[in-house]
Amino acid sequence: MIELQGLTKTYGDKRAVDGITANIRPGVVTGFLGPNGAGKSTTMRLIVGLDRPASGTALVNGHSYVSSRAPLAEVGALLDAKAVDGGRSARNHLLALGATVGIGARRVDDVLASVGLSEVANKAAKSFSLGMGQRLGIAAALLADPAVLLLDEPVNGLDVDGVQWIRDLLNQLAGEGRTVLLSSHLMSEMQLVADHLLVIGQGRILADTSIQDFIEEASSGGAVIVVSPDAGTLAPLLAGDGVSLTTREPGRFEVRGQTAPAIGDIAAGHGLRIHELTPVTASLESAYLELTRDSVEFAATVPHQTDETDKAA
Ligand SMILES: Nc1ncnc2c1ncn2[C@@H]1O[C@H](COP(=O)(O)OP(=O)(O)OP(=O)(O)O)[C@@H](O)[C@H]1O
Repeated sequence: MIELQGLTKTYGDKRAVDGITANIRPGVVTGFLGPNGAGKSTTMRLIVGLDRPASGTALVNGHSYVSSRAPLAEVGALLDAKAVDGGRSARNHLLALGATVGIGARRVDDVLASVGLSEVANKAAKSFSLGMGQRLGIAAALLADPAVLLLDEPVNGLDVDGVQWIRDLLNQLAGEGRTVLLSSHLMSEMQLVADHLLVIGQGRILADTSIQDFIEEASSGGAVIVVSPDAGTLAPLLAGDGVSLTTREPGRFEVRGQTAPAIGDIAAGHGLRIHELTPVTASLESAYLELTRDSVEFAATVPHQTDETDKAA
């Protein structure tokens, strides 16, 4: 369990983390989302004591992590996969880490095998691709079998197999009762792997909810697709205050402002046939974009295309 209470970190005038209060529970994968610069990495650094908060607390298993007697066994963290002595082999890197807590060669070799790096175990880390470096970082996080895992962008650079592997691994680790907090900008991955979401924007919590509730909430008030051979009769019956109808093609239209059950009841009440009645569910990505729209600090715009007239001017 990770407990954040009024956690705040300032850099000069900037409040990178601004009064975050949340519990990150064991047994589930918690996805940590937010736009660039929202404060995710800073929060993770505060949790493991790499930064000091201006105010508030971050407790890991009931105490401050810096006071931990067995830090590697308590929290496995992947915060920067490049934070490795590039001249060292993967195996020596893990052996050196393990030596600080009495972990020997057998466990190191097991962990290397579990992340798929056995064959390159004796190669220098600087020769590793981005994905191999991520795997080594994950191996380091798992080395002492910690109860809490903090993974900052673990999927970054992994190939399709690697993504599938980490998805299964995280589910397994959470299933074993561990606390798993991971950040990622890949919404499709997050939707598949996370059970719970913590969304922040400009250092503040925007949502702390199950992924299911997050998507359902974003979908409510959404559209319902109706396919009916009796569309011409049904559509006028659905019209009313706050209801909008958009015809997509003959016999197929979209309704906003009426729920699928209400549309079904109206059709049944008039003996009209319905071939399809589908509420349009928001994706995690669309729900996230909607929530964070006002918190995006570094918004880019697509430059408008120069047409011939502009060029001539
Ligand atoms: N060491 C530092 N010195 C000054 N400002 C910092 C420092 N570290 C982070 N910041 C600022 O704090 C804010 C939060 O940064 P942080 O890296 O935590 O965001 P993030 O959510 O992890 O972003 P990203 O998704 O881009 O990795 C940003 O405005 C950043 O510029």
